[in-house]
Amino acid sequence: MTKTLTITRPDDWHLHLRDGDALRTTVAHAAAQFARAIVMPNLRPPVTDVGQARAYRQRILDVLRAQAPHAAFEPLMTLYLTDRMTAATIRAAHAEGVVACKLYPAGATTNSDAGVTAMRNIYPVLEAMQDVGMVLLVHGEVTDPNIDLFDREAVFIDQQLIPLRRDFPQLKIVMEHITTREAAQYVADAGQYQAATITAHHLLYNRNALFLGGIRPHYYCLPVLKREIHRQALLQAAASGNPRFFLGTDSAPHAAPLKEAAVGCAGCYTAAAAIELYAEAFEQAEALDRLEAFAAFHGADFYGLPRSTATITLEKKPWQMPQSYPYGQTELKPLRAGESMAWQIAHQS
Ligand SMILES: NC(=O)N[C@@H](CC(=O)O)C(=O)O
Ligand SMILES: [Zn+2]
Ligand SMILES: [Zn+2]
Repeated sequence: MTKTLTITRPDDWHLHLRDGDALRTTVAHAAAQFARAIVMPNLRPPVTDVGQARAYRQRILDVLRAQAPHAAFEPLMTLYLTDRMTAATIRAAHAEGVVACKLYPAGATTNSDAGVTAMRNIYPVLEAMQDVGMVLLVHGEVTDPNIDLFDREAVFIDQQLIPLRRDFPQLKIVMEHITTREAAQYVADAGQYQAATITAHHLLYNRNALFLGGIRPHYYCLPVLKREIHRQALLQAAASGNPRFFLGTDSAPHAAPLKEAAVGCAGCYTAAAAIELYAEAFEQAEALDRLEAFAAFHGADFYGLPRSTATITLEKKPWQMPQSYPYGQTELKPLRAGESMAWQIAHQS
């Protein structure tokens, strides 16, 4: 008998869809898995105002309609915070249905050069967000080159997040793609307005994966994979049932030649089989019964959105991840390319 698991259709609370031709690949994958996704705004140029967010959402929906006219996937839009963001834009965005804003410390990650250079610069904006109940999403790493790369998340918590939380006690903050025991601990202790997303790759891999038999660019993302003790802490947090931890793939596609390069881009592509990877992680933690809440309830509850009502069924049946997917004029290599996967989404009969 094949083992099966039926759960409420999950949501992805941190996803990169990119733009243009890339959408044909990324939107199809996301819509096959998720009811909704928080769409990251780190395009070039970044999505910094309501008009851009509205136009980007329409481009996503146009691709979706062309591919799958009846698909029920809903992109949830976000704005990219810069030093020049205004409280007026926040209020306009909120009125338009933008649910969150993303804080990239300038220089911290892919397309973050237009990001915020000092937290003080956006205090009026954060005040407005707290006021209207908009969620602040944070790439939580310091950018100081003197801080060891593996310590940048933990230092960010001490230097930036703790003071921010003190100054905005009721601002909903999601610490994105947490990678350390320190972050899991901080979030668990920080009260009802603080949450975190956890990726599938940080639940399944430690930093050894980056160097297995040679350098492996498709396992390189930011924040970078950490030691096994941190992976264990993340698994424990995800499987704990604590509603302030939820699913965010951070699926971040880059054309294969840009990753397989002397200076390779950061980002792992997992959206083609994300829930299958999470199922593997939760099975490893002996917590498959907690996957549904992590994947479909906690995020919606934190954002104050209704839970989705559709379901998906997963089957424990091995299959092989494709070597690559078409991606505009080039190709995209998913995490696990060519390797075995334990779970699959059952096709509706
Ligand atoms: N996670 C990554 O390594 N990369 C993301 C940016 C981000 O989420 O930090 C990307 O946009 O490529
Ligand atoms: Zn990030
Ligand atoms: Zn991301």
